[in-house]
Amino acid sequence: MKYIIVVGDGMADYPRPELENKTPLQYANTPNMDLLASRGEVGLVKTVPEGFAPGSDVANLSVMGYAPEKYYTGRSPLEAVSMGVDLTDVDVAFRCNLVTLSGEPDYARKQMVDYSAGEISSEEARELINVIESQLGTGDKHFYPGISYRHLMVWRGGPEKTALTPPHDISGQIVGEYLPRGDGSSELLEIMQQSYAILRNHPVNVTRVEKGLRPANSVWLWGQGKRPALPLFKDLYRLEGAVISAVDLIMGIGICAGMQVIKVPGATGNIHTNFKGKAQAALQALQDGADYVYLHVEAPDEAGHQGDTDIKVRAIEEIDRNVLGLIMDGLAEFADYKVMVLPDHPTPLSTRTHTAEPVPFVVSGKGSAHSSVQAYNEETATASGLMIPDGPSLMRRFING
Ligand SMILES: O=C(O)[C@@H](CO)OP(=O)(O)O
Repeated sequence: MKYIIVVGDGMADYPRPELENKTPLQYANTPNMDLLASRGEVGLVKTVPEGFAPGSDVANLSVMGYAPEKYYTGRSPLEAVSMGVDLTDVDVAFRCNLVTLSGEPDYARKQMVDYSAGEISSEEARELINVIESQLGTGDKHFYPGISYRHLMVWRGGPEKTALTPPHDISGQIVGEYLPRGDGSSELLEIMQQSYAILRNHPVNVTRVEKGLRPANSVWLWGQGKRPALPLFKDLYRLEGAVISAVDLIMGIGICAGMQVIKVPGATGNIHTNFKGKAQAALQALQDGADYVYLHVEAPDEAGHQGDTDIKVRAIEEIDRNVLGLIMDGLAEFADYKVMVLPDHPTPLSTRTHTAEPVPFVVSGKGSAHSSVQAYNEETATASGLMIPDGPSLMRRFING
């Protein structure tokens, strides 16, 4: 038996006036998701436990079968694992975004213009993070370049409980109310402020501005935590699994879970990603002996954060045609299989950030129940009346029947 889960990060949403009052999932042309729904079971699953912020870290842990209440230690340490940075017991890892802030002289009065610094390239970002390391790195604090705008700071003996805000939660807002608070906050703020002075006129940014691109003029620290420890996926669920994603968060969870991490050329974490390549890599992994693949696509989430309806609809259609379509064709060569499609959390276009509402899922394949619906979306999933209380319960139901 082979299992594939396709996650469209942040795919769930609310009805939109510009989409004939439909959600992007309802509006998009998704014949493959709808075919799965007509043959299988749809329902809702709660991926964000009470009391947790609806981050992709929490929600993906849950969907991957790991109760956040038990295993969550923060987002950045999971990314550190994927980046190959070993954390000791006393290290605290912080997500270090490269962001675009507006030009007001007082840091607190600046606006969060872009949490992604115009989706800066990894090459440009590496140069900037290396400068930050050379000027702000110390014996106990180090900066490591990652992918695009997503980087890492490790602080030996650093604070874990500081109140820090994800920059994608405050797009367009004045940052003053969202600066670090509590334990260690003055040092963290100092780093952010100093980074602005260092990065503002860096040649990489001068060139970006000349090209009409957004400068990566500050680092923004958030998502901190200590080294995670997850039981192996095969010990929990008796399957050899593989993970496919463009982002370090998901690859980090995969590594911690002892799953194979497959890197796909051209996987970018946005709408320009290699959708077909991900599907082909998933099928290849199953042919090569994996029992289970977790295939994650970041593009709809990015479109949600950017408030871009057209790109969100396009991302969903790409997932349907170029990921799911290929997977459904390829799975036909296996005797028995099961497919699930779902988002980790909603990233509504109206809020431009995540919400904690339950998300729609569809499961089809050997042994799946039948919901007798013709489409996969928020409305059909709600109407089904099926509510799974958490990700691990859904994983057990998916695997065991
Ligand atoms: O990686 C990130 O910084 C965020 C925003 O893109 O991702 P997500 O919304 O999936 O948490």
